[in-house]
Amino acid sequence: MSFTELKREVYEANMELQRRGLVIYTFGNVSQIDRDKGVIAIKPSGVSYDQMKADDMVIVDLENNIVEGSMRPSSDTKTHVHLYRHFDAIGGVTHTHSTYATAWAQAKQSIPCLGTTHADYVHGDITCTRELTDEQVNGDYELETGIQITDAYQDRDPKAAPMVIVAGHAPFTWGKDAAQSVYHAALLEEIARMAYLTRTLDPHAAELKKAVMDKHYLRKHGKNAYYGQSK
Ligand SMILES: O=C(CO)[C@@H](O)[C@@H](O)COP(=O)(O)O
Repeated sequence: MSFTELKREVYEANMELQRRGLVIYTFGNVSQIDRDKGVIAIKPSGVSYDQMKADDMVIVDLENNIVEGSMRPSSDTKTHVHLYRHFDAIGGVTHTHSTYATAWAQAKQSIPCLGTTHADYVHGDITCTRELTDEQVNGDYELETGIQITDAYQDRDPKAAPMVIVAGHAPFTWGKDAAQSVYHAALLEEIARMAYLTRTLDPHAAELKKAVMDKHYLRKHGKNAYYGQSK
């Protein structure tokens, strides 16, 4: 894929964030990797969606060096790059501050699997990461944010839960490409909203029975399904 094509796909995915109501102003960012070329394209930092053009996307290598682009890449670039380096099956990453997912992150609570809507897309809870120490915040903060996420996946397949909420911060999602990572961001927001409403109606609402969770997840993502089928 040429840089022009990569930038176009990443631009379209970023614009979909706005169309889906997942971001306002300059919130959020989407990227996509070209593993053959060893580069990612990512939204420029601080640019509003209304003014952004496909050519504004910034191409960065996996050492976080700018390869092509006249603007600064997103301030979250090191987090994206860390995820690509650790999750070798992913092709796209999305970061938003969508309201309900961010509310769970600010409450520092994982989102429990309360129903089949959640189980259709995520096997198990949507994990809230640990918090960063002051040293980590004052150190390489964006890299530490990536490590926060990958630490939460030490015993977990990132395909089985393509979304996470970072304690005190907001969600990150991923997928086979930028478009699918945005799709997962939209799903996360809806699942987070349902879980919030459920626990508001009944603070003791129980998690879905494991057999039902397995049934729903595996019939879409099991042996006879494939990653990305849901889109
Ligand atoms: O996480 C945050 C802010 O908390 C950032 O994603 C948000 O400000 C967007 O930053 P960029 O414009 O991508 O540098």
